[in-house]
Amino acid sequence: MRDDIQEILISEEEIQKKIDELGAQLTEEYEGRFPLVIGILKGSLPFMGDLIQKIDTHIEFDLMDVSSYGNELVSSGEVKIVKDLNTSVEGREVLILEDIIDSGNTLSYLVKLFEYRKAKSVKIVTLLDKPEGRTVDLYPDIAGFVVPDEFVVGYGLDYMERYRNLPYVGILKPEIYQS
Ligand SMILES: O=P(O)(O)OC[C@H]1O[C@H](OP(=O)(O)OP(=O)(O)O)[C@H](O)[C@@H]1O
Ligand SMILES: Nc1nc2[nH]cnc2c(=O)[nH]1
Repeated sequence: MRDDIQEILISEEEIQKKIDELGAQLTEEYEGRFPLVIGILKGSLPFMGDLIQKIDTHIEFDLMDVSSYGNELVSSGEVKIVKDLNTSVEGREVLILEDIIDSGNTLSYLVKLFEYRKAKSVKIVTLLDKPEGRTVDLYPDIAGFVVPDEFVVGYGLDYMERYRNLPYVGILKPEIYQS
């Protein structure tokens, strides 16, 4: 699988160090507030799994599955709810966990949805931010790493459902997209 990768952008060690830092920051910020931490499937699963263990205060977590890319490299712009939350966000301090913000369509949709559902507050933590991809005005509250305008894979991020299980983030060799 490593043969398919042209360049490792963020190593496993760098990701884990960042998660330790984010965990400490969120512990301080949410101490005593019992936030509802919402992981956006499928991409955020590894990030969420690692990060919640580093938040050293009570949290509740839930998962929502939304998709706007299908098997494409560019967002369709239409966000589909594949699986909704089991928990009501009304009156809750919501913390959305994402693997990447690119066009901003997914998060922009979710922030509006949770506000409409009367969340008390909505904050966004993303592992990766790709500001050059943005087509809507959307800024994360916390971003782990800024990435260039390239299609990245690994640590939750896929190409045709592959590569999500890589422990690092990298750029695929162009021949993988072309074949
Ligand atoms: O800022 P955007 O352009 O909206 O892109 C970000 C979204 O794209 C990816 O999800 P995708 O729709 O590919 O679903 P997946 O997580 O199941 O792979 C990623 O996990 C984010 O949710
Ligand atoms: N795998 C992957 N999914 C994305 N969704 C939005 N941007 C990206 C990206 O760069 N890589």
